Amino acid sequence: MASQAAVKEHIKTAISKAALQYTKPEGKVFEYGTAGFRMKADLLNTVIFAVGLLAGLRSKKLSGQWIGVMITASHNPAEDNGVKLVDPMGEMLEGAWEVYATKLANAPLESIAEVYEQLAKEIEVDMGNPARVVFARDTRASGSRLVGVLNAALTATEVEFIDFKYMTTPQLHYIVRCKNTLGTQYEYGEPSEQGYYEKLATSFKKVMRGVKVQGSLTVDCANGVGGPKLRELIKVLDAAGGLDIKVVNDDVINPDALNFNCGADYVKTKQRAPPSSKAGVLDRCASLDGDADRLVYYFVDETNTFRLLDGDRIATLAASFIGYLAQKAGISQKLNIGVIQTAYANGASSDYIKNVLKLPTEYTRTGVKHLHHAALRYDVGVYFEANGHGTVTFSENAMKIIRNTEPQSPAQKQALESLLALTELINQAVGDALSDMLLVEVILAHKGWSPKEWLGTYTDLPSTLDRVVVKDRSIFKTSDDDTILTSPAGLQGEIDTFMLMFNKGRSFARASGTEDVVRVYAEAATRGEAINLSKAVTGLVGIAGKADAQH
Ligand SMILES: CC(=O)N[C@H]1[C@@H](OP(=O)(O)O)O[C@H](CO)[C@@H](O)[C@@H]1O
Ligand SMILES: [Mg+2]
Repeated sequence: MASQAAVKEHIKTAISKAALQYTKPEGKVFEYGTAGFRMKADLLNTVIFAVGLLAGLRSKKLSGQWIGVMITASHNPAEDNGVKLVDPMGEMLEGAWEVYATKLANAPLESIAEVYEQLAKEIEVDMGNPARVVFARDTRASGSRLVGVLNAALTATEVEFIDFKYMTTPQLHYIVRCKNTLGTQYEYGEPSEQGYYEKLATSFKKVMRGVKVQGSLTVDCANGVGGPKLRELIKVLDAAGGLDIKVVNDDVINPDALNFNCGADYVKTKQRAPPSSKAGVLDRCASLDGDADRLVYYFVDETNTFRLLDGDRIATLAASFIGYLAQKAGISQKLNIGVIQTAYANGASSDYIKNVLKLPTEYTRTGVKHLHHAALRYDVGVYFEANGHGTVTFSENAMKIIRNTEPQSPAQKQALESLLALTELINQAVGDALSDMLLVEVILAHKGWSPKEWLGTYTDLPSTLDRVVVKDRSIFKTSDDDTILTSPAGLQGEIDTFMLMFNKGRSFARASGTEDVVRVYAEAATRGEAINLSKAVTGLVGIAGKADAQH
């Protein structure tokens, strides 16, 4: 092992001095969860400070590669905030480091410099390496204070950093990947916000060759950072041939408006359009979440019924289109395409993937990092959570095949070019609502579909998603795919008995990784049955958790 420079004394002094400006909330234990740290914004100072320290260590450990820090609480209420780290290829922080993040965040401020030093030794970080960090935040009012804290940690540890101000989460992931691939054969793009828009617009124009988007798209931006960023994207898209987009819910001035009665999470969980929606019958609508990494579509049909096109629908649409292009390009035998879902995927979507698209499906635990890793095992990995968070990954092998296949006809040539442009349009680093939105628009234009035809591909089983407040959610432990409770003992058997009582009944309970609740999912052949199954299972969970079930 190479000799490692130690933490310098003056850095330790600077860390202690900077840390002591803040106060640790009493009795609070922090944990780096599915989506980083997330909580009421006024509790976050010391957590952000710890994350700043860790970001520098992570960069040093990886020989000075750029690491990202995103300050956001996504779809949570406006008074919350949070922070997550981004690894060099724009992926989520490596699992083992989540433990270090948790350790530093819980260290007493008086000894944080020592804990930092011990950690650097334990992880074998060469402190002589450079450290580089980029960061950004969403539009939450608490963001500027938290950026100040992050700045203090990075300054104390002499880390080189760039503040990208307001960005969507996927934009920051894009920047990180661009920064680390600049000048290499894997160059991902120009590491700037403008570079991001131009990459999207250029590839969009290429895939749109010969087809036209029908009608307009109304995009609800959850009154978050996606609003101003979508407006910037539209400017660049206009120059590239355009798309008729109506931006709504883009109020980033009123601090309470964020995610309030709007946004992707609201639409998905309430299964309704935002109350402010003025969309007419069959109008194409979409909603982003607070940091613009989730996307759902919807419309109102001729009978005035709300129709949701969620992450499962985007996954099936994308998989079918890529499969079609691969066939047209004559490379379908060489590419293995897989679709990754979680247990929250509607059963009808999984049946459609297996029986109609004839593609392999795989299930992982909840949380996009699990889906992302599984997707990387395929040449083309399509992954989406039902809530609209996901993307498509292309392996190096897939890129080689797409690039190196010699077309034998103009149609084959065009299919290969379209596939190549798709690999650029899709943000392969992470699920990205703006990129996913362009992907959906492209596919609908190619198929000549309105949302009605898209909905017609299969019929969702009616489903419900409920939350149960329990005394201690940690007693609810599940199997690897989230669907079977291994603890409390006996509970799964009771759930199974109820499932059998309903036609196409499927239900499971798991402890949330982001909220202090147990989630209960249920689906069945009819809405009434799904609701009754959910009532039965929430009741069982409530009794097991010695708390009342809450809807
Ligand atoms: C049912 C559901 O939508 N769960 C969400 C939610 O996780 P929970 O662990 O269920 O709280 O937040 C995660 C982070 O955003 C997201 O990855 C996940 O899909
Ligand atoms: Mg989000």
